[in-house]
Amino acid sequence: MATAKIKIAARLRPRLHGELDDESVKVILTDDLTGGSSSGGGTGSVISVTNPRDPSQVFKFPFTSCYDQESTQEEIFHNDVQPMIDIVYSGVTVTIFAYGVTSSGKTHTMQGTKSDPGVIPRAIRAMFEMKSTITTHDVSLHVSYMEIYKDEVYDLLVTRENAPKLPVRENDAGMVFVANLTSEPISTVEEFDTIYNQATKHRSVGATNLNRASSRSHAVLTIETRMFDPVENRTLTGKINLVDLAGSENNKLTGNDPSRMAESAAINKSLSVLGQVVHALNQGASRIPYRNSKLTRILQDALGGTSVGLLICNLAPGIKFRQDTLNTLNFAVRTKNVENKPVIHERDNRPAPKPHFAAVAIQPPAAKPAPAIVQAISTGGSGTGAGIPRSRSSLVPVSRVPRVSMGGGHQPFALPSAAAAPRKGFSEKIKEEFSDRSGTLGIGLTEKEIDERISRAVEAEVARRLEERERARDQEEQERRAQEQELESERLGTGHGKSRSPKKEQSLPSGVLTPLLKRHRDLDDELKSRLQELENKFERGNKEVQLADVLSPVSKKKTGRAYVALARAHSEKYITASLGTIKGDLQVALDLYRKAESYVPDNVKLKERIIEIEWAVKNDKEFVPSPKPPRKSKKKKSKTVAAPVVDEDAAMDVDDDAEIKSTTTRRRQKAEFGMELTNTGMESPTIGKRPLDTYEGDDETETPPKKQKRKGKGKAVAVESSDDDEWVPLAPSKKTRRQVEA
Ligand SMILES: Nc1ncnc2c1ncn2[C@@H]1O[C@H](COP(=O)(O)OP(=O)(O)OP(=O)(O)O)[C@@H](O)[C@H]1O
Repeated sequence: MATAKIKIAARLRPRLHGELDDESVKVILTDDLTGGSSSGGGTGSVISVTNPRDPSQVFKFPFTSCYDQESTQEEIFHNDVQPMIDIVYSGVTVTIFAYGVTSSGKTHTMQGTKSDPGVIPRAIRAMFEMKSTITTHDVSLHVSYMEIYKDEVYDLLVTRENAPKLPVRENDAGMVFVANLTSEPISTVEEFDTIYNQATKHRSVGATNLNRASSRSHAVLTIETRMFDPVENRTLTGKINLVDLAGSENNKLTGNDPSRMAESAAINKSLSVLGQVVHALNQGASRIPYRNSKLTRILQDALGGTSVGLLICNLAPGIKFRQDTLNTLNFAVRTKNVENKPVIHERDNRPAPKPHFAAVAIQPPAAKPAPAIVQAISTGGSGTGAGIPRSRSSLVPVSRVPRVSMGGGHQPFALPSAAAAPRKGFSEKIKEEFSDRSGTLGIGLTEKEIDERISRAVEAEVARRLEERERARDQEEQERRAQEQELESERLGTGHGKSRSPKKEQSLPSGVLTPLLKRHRDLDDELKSRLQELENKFERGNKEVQLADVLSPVSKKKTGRAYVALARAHSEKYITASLGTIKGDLQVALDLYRKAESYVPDNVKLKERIIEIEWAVKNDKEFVPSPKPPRKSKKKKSKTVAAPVVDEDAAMDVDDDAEIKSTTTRRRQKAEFGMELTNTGMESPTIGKRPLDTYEGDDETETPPKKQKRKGKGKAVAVESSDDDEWVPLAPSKKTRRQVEA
């Protein structure tokens, strides 16, 4: 964002009656330096101060605007204040403050007298003059006036008795304001004069040894211009704050009584904080102590904020004030390095369009930077220094025709006839600043480029949302299908063999494993993750066969076993009592068996099972799993733990003979994956690892394999696996073996 430094003007007042003028403070004008004829306010002029301790030493303070004792109110106004009025009408806030030791001429400069009006009355007149030239906008002026007395804010537009202390607040945009401050509309200069003269009487003034009418408070007069454009339905709001600060006081000189001393302490404290704020800004400090006084809080926008600033340093002549003069000048030197970031305050009164998601990120800020101001402030008056006339021209090309600045389709003010002249209006300059040679809009982009960016952003956002919706739809579809499966299973379980949908897919329904996995808490982690992985693989395209091709034999067996476990669960009408609502689904079971088959394609028993279930599904028959074997007592179980297993599914999970390790028992060698003849529904009781397909709570009294082993006191040799990583199958029963052989 463009920045604008606070402009400094220094004014040395004339010697007052009875004052000794030892010429220790002097204004060296440019014409004196160059041999010209300027007598004040010239660019490159210098304030020189003789060192009080060493008269041979002279300190020089160069400022762009220096006014000597002969300077007039008109010169100051014309050179430094008038350009600010132009800026105000461009929708920017301007703050002009008079600073200096007590009796240095601040009030004289700002307020002046009836016969010699100062900045305030002149500024008001200029503003009304400018207002009268504007025909395309409805312009209204409002005045507010406050004082900060002993660090409290009072409204000067209400009588003192009715003036409560006003709170200083901050709005959402971070702008500080005084709550409940009166803002009076003014339509003529006379109206303003009446209000202002009345309000000035409310201001706290007291007599001191140095000033018969010394300001005991800081006064802030604000004139706000509201420019409504009926065509564009926009309002441009400019503001000028005219601040007459109370003067720093040396109580030895002022001879203050205790009551004055309290005022003086408050004045000095607030001015001290002002100095700290300026110092902090110069140092680039992370924390600026604005909040340490009401004065700095209220001037926050003028100090490192968004307004354009002019500091008028008032200096008193004579050795008596030399130290104060040096302090003032040092403050001025620090202040001139403070950078503000002026913005144009423009409000669009049209009803806000529904914000578009893609436009949010590229919405322009509410307040727009005013780059031309920077140029105006930084280049204004900083000429070569040669032959600078005493009455310089305005920093900003003075145009009585304000124009609403900014590109982006804003209608400028219409050019009124004569006043326009060939000069460019200030707002025109702003527009130029915003538009560089390539016709860009200040942010380095042409309108076309901005449009393109918007289009791209919209397209990307639409694509993203479509994708999101697509994903959500898929998810819903999966859930719906899973639910359907469940319902269908339920229906089949109770529906007496009603026909299945002929469209039933042959593949495993997407997402079907997920709920199972959630419920089968007894599956070991490895298998769970394997199933999850398979689930994911399935989602990606049902590539089990290919996957099986790349798996190691052991992995194949494990994966096959996992599928068989789940398939068996679904082949039952109700999976287990403990699982409550889970119903078996024959179609799902069939799909799972087929998956298993892709990992153990040579397993005969598995093939048989698939054929059986296919038949049941095809003929709408219920698949009757083998009944569970009668529960055995613990004692008996421990003895028979290695007994032939009648759980054909467990047997079906058994590895092929060829894959059985040579060290396993004969029974194991004879066991065969898929070796089943009947569906007993009984879990494999003696698997070395916890059976995959054993559902928790099915038989709470059943002893887990390891316990069985312990209880069997080493008798359960047959169930021991020589390889923990490999699931060791049980041997089929004699009956099973016979049938297989048959
Ligand atoms: N440029 C000037 N020309 C003539 N008289 C001036 C000028 N500046 C100041 N004075 C006079 O000097 C006296 C003190 O000025 P003023 O009250 O403006 O000082 P101040 O800085 O406002 O003091 P304080 O801080 O105490 O309010 C007044 O009598 C005023 O008329």
